[in-house]
Amino acid sequence: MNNAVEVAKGIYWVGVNDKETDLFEALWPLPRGVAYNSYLVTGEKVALIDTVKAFFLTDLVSKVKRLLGEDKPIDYLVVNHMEPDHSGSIKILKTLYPGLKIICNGQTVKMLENFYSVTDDVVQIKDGEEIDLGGHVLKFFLTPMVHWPETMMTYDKTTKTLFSCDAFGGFGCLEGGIFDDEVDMSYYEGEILRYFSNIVGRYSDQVQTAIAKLGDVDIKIVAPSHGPIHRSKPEHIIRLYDRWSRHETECGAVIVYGSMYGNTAKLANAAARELAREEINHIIVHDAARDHVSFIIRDIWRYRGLILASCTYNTMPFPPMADLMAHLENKKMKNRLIGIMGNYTWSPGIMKRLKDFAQTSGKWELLSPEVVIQSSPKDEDYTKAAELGKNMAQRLKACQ
Ligand SMILES: Cc1cc2nc3c(=O)[nH]c(=O)nc-3n(C[C@H](O)[C@H](O)[C@H](O)COP(=O)(O)O)c2cc1C
Repeated sequence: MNNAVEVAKGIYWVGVNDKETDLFEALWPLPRGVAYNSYLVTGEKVALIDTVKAFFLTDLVSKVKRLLGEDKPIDYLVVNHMEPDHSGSIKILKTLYPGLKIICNGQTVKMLENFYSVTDDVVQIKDGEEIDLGGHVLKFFLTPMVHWPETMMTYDKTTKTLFSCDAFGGFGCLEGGIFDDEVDMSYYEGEILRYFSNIVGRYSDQVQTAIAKLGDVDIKIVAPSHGPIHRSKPEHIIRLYDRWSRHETECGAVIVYGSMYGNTAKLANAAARELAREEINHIIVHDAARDHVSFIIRDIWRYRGLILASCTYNTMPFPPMADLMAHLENKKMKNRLIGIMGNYTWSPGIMKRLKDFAQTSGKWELLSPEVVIQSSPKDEDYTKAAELGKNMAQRLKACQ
């Protein structure tokens, strides 16, 4: 999109779409790109809320100039977050607009210096402080660790728009539609959960603190720094975030297998079949070697049940499975049911590693039986895998 889009009276989306980056944070695949949402708040003074990745600054500035005219300056830059996908253009922007004042909190000041050697015209605000632009009043809410220590949100009291930074945002470019009522939200909600679970979810306690802090704020529009702007149902995305960060789950199961020659996969499929026979309708089976870990983590965050089935590789779980387990250990997920299945040929240590993971990774409940096979599943192994599936199904039905 070439032009700014009005979000509310006097507020404009001047963000950009990035289809050049394949991996967000050099980790997370972007099948439909990602948007960096900047917003221009035009009162008597003009404030820009966050910038974009440096490569895309020209795109942002041309939108601003088309809107304001060639010569009218931006007075303030509000820095909600210092991750370079939002802060990357600060240094160049400052040379384009020499009078630009940078509004940020105490945690941000040192980061501005460390990342960009920017120390001039930095205005430090406190939690709850306001700035009157003339026609718009911006209020700042410090929300540390949603997703970095300096992260904050900015609220326009006049239009009741919350610039929520990374919270409530997700992957996917904004192509044509930029509002929740203009796009296919079933796609974007999946990508918002993938963003949350992989990037923000570890800090769920801090998300809860932020949501509580915003409890009395009248929010008409949620304008995140990635993904669609929520104007038709702002309360819906806040409620979803609240549920996800409380570790509330849906009654379904994710089964992940790591299998080189298909034997361990057969066990996984036996458990999946039994879950279906027991009328669990939400079952997702992932091949850890082929499905990207970010999609697997997203689904695990969503559903209550998880079964890990791994073959042994050089005495350890299959590498993509070990990678998934390392990610999960970092996420601090709670309130899940877990089942484990292992396959070895000569060294039986895999079950100990899977069990250690199940018992220490979070507040997860380990279901029986633990299924261990040697090389290929026999009839009694299929029976045990089905038994695990059945036990999980019964526990899932109990939580419905
Ligand atoms: C490169 C490689 C390393 C392996 N390392 C071990 C091992 O350390 N211990 C073991 O018991 N089995 C090991 N195995 C054997 C596999 O665990 C065995 O083939 C198993 O049946 C594979 O299950 P799958 O058919 O699901 O791939 C290894 C196999 C391969 C190919």
